[in-house]
Amino acid sequence: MPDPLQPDTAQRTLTTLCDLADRELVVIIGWAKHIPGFLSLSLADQMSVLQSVWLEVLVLGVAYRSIGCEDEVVFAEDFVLDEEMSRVAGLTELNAAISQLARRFRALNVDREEFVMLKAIALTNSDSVYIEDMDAVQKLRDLLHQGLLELECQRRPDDPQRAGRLLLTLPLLRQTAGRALTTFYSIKTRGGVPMHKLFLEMLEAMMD
Ligand SMILES: CC(=O)c1ccc(Oc2ccc(O)c(C(C)(C)C)c2)cc1
Repeated sequence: MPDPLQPDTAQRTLTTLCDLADRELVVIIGWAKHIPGFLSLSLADQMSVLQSVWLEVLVLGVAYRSIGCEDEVVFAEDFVLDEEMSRVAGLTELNAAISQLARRFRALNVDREEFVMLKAIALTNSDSVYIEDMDAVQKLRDLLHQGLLELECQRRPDDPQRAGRLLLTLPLLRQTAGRALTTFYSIKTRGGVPMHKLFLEMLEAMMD
């Protein structure tokens, strides 16, 4: 929750959001280790993968949480930004992009199992030039892709195109993460919003 001692300003909103993003970053690093095969990658490749797609994984989570809200972005259950709050915080474009992704998920009626599979696939869908063993990452991606196909085959045998339709949301996910990166970088350049060390390191890694 925002710091009640700070005046209700754009800076307080952005400071709260930066704290949240930093905490989410710690969570997804821990979560990635539970994906079957991720720890089999070299430590260097684990870092390269995470440094290149962490923003997509965060965006996917916020878009999924926002599925039930027409024009609001659910950053957390107790921190929802409507259009006015987004405007005040200078996040109109970013939140409009996240809402567009949420609409795609709503139209597909994406459920929790599909969301988790998509998140794992997004994590392994890295195109980082720093990955040393791309075959190993590709094998992990193929394994998770097969997992999604089997999930849909068991649950929706009458809809053979569903897995493909879910995967076709990944280009919009990458585009939205790029929009987030631009937003973060302009806020960082403007200054005045405290950012945590890990968040800054991961932000810098994406700019490499
Ligand atoms: C550095 C900075 O200026 C910044 C501004 C807004 C912000 O809000 C967010 C909070 C959680 C979160 O998951 C996301 C994304 C979904 C966009 C990753 C954004 C985070 C950082």
